[in-house]
Amino acid sequence: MSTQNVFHLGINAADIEGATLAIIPGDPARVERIANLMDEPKFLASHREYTVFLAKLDGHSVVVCSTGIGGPSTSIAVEELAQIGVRTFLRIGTTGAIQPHINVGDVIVTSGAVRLDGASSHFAPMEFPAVPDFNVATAMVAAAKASGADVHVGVTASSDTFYPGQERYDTFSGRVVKRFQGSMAEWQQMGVLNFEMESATLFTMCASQGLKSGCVAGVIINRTQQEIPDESLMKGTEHRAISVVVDAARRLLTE
Ligand SMILES: O=P(O)(O)O[C@H]1O[C@H](CO)[C@@H](O)[C@H]1O
Ligand SMILES: O=c1cc[nH]c(=O)[nH]1
Repeated sequence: MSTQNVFHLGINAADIEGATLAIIPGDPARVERIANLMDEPKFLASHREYTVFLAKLDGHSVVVCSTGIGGPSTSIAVEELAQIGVRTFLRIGTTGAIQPHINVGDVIVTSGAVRLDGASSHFAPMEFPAVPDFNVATAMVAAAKASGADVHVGVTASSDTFYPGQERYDTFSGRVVKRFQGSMAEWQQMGVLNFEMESATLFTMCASQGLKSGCVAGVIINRTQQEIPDESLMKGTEHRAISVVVDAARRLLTE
């Protein structure tokens, strides 16, 4: 078992005690909260946007590692975790819904991602689909339904940028490059459920390299109604999505 640390995460194969599954939130502050829902949570390392804990779930080791925001940093976390033995990656994020029937507090499981990122094309050409592993997505849907949340399963637009790529005009310049003007309406017409920023890279790099991944997210805003989320609703939503991803991990480890 190698004790040589990987480049960025500051951990090695021995540290993760045989874990083959990782839960990967974007936000480093979410890592400890996730680990605390499992047994024996243990801090491993914190460098840049990457905070890493190890915990046990029904006796299985599980890594919890933040990815930071966006595809490039996500690709580093996933690559380095794969180097030390992780094969299944469960992303838990927050998200902005773009369909009017989706409410703040609902849970979205992504069945495919629109590749509005750059990093995914470093792993596979644009013709390659950004799709989750079927079993991972199924476990996430089952866990989300069991939580009592309203669950939506569908396509997510996964953008490199939070502002222009998600067609936000409440910015410093108020300007959105032509490519994205009207894009939100188009995604809505195509039935796309939501915006987030990592699933396109995660799914493409995993599906094209024999790794498994999925993405579940708590809805913190509905873009058809507002642009700034309500802080108090955000906390409850994040907690629900965290419980769902831990339950999905349990289902996958014990199936
Ligand atoms: O809450 P996380 O997991 O960071 O996910 C979402 O929140 C960030 C943007 O605010 C992006 O990372 C987006 O994908
Ligand atoms: O609107 C949103 C909310 C969370 N995360 C995103 O990427 N977009």
